[in-house]
Amino acid sequence: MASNFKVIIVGGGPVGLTAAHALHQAGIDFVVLERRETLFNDEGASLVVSPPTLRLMHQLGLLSSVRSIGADIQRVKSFDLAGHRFAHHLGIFDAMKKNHGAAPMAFHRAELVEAFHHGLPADAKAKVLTGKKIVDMASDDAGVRVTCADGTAYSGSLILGADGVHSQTRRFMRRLALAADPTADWEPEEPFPAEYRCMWCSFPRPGEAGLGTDTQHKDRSTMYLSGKDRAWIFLYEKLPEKTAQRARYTGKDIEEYAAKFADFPIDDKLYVRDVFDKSTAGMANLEEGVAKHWSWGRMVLVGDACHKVTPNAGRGYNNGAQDVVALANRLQGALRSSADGTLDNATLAGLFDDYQRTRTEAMQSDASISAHVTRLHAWSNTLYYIFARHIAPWGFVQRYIQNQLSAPQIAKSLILDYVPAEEPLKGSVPWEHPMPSVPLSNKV
Ligand SMILES: Cc1cc2nc3c(=O)[nH]c(=O)nc-3n(C[C@H](O)[C@H](O)[C@H](O)COP(=O)(O)OP(=O)(O)OC[C@H]3O[C@@H](n4cnc5c(N)ncnc54)[C@H](O)[C@@H]3O)c2cc1C
Repeated sequence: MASNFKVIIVGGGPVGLTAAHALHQAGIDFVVLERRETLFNDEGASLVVSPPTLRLMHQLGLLSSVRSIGADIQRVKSFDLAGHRFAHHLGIFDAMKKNHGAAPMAFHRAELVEAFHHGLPADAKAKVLTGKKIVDMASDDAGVRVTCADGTAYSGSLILGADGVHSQTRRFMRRLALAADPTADWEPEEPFPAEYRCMWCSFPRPGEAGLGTDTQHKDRSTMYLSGKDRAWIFLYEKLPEKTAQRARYTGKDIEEYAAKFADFPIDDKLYVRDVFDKSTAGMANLEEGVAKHWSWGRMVLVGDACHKVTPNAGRGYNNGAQDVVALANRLQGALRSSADGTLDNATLAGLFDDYQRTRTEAMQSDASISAHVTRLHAWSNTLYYIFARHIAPWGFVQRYIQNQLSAPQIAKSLILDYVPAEEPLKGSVPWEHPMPSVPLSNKV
């Protein structure tokens, strides 16, 4: 049955483009509307991708190309402010490699987004539009309509909000929900408070590839990571008070902030002052939280728009990719059994509730790990200090975390159930969702 269904993806970031690939594989029509003029702004940050996302990339035909631009994380060191190295793990992810067939891989964000775009076939690439800032949205029983700042408008069956932590889709959903029912229990427009902030920048790799370091200190900490050609620093600080107010930092703020960290060591003989590059720097408050509502009407959220974690543990994009899989599987399944290739509001509401329930459960553990890692590095209280400084440095603790805590979660990760592929990652822990081997009617 040919589908009359069209998804409007708001946001051409890593999650929006992952959604474009997943929908393309399902044969579901889509358009990506990205507000920026270019998709590959070199904004400095890295993205560390975990084994479940590497598996998904294999399904999307991207794994071999992205592997050539990434680096496995091999070694992790921890320092204090005086430069004393109190932890050194060579082969830090050996247990994960043994369990799941791969270690986490570090990428330059702009390069990864470019690889996602490059990997789309020409007809799908033509559906990714830039310079399309969404300024209005409507959703009713018949479909959706979005209006862009340049005056153009797009109609479809569903709005998929992949527009990040300050999501306009989330804002419009809230506005429309409250207009329909002023008593609806809806959270504030900016639902995620921040307790920490972070500045990041990138520069040519100064030493070995695949090195991660952290420098821990009370309420202030740094991380360093090296990829294939580039490396990155992340400078974290506890905010004077928790706030849900969106912060916008200027170039001057960034330079003053970086100056406070100039003497932080980032490796045995390397300091923040040696590598800081204001031309690639960005800075933001680190919001944390999981939204209460992930959908309304024919609008649904994925990625940072519906859950935001601190970046220390590298879980943000990886969870956004899992959202895309969970949602795409449900949409593809529902459209396959739809007689006329459409889905009504009631069907979508049931599908969205099921999607949110599944993903919220899975998110809890990663949100908690991310929050703990940030507070461990910032010695946020005595217990965190003792664990970070005296317990975590032991190799058996890292192996325990990977074998006992991470492995069961990673094994549960989702893959597209309509894209047959060879299993690319083989380890000793079986995947709960094996790669589909049969070409199940994979076009709706
Ligand atoms: C310093 C740092 C390091 C990180 N490291 C990692 C890591 O190692 N691993 C990991 O998994 N995660 C990491 N994260 C988190 C990760 O960056 C996010 O989880 C991820 O980028 C979320 O992707 P997204 O597509 O949902 O949102 P975004 O990346 O925010 O993209 C949203 C897109 O929507 C567009 N947009 C916004 N509003 C509109 C509008 N009105 N109209 C049209 N388009 C719009 C934006 O321009 C943007 O392109 C890190 C985050 C930071 C800050």
